[in-house]
Amino acid sequence: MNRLEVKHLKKYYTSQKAVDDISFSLAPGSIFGLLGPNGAGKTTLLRMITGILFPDEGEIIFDGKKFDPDTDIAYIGYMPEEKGLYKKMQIGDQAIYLAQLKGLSKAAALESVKHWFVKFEMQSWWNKKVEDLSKGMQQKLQFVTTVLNDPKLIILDEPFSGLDPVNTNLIKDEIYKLAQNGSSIIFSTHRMEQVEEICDHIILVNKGQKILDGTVNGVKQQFKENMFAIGLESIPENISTPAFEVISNNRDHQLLLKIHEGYKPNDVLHYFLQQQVGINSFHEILPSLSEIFIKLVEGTPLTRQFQTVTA
Ligand SMILES: Nc1ncnc2c1ncn2[C@@H]1O[C@H](COP(=O)(O)OP(=O)(O)OP(=O)(O)O)[C@@H](O)[C@H]1O
Repeated sequence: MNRLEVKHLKKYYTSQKAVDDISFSLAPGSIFGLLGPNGAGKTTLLRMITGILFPDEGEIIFDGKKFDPDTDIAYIGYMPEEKGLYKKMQIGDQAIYLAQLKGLSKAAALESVKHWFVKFEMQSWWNKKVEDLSKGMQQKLQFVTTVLNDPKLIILDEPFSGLDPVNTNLIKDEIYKLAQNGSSIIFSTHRMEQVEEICDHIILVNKGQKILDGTVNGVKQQFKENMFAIGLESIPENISTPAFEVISNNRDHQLLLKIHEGYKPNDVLHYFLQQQVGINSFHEILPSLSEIFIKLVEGTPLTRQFQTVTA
């Protein structure tokens, strides 16, 4: 059974189709990347999944049942991009309060907060106020308050913004552990290299519509362009063959090749062996998610506007 199913979701503002018929599903334990350019509709979509906004049309199924924000919100952890912590409240009390809001008893909330504060070495923050923390420290606290009640669905909007590499790794490792324990994670970011590293599945949204849906590897395979890198002992002066073309000649005797339609990687190896050139390495170059993203969304207008009818 899927953890979440989003079916034909729509949210229209006066002049914008912010979310325009989006469907996808999310399995338990999956780390799911929600990608899209600025204004694509990601935040609007996440706000519907977290019960902050009601959809105009469509359906959300959470754990096999129609999503009920009043009760299901206790099983969802949402870390929005704009942080929602009380600046003046003491950090320990605030974390306990937020855990209780998610349905934990006072004792369970205290136990969970202590567990996470020890794990993330935050014990000395207990009596401080949020306004006394740096941006990165606030980000770390926000992550902890998002996962305190062990949610089934965790939604993280730019969770690493402002974090140093050590704290980024700390949170990354926790995301993997939470997923291994069955939580489903939706991860929204503009940092494509983080998506490649962390997510198993992605959807790409543009102008309110889903334009790509698949596993990270599946999407890369779908957009591959028969590019290969080959390391040679020496580069022959003239390379002429119908099997491939040389795209670039990198340092360290590495060539980037594009194999032509109808030819195979073996034809490349065969060519250089025939030329009696030693081959040190040979591997396929798949496009990065960043390249795929740019290819699909570049040049498209920022938002999907209603057509204005002129008399
Ligand atoms: N309350 C609102 N009223 C009217 N239009 C809105 C409202 N909120 C968002 N929009 C519009 O809906 C579209 C989608 O916005 P949304 O915030 O969901 O995009 P996003 O993908 O989260 O963008 P970003 O990556 O910049 O955060 C945009 O065109 C935005 O201007």
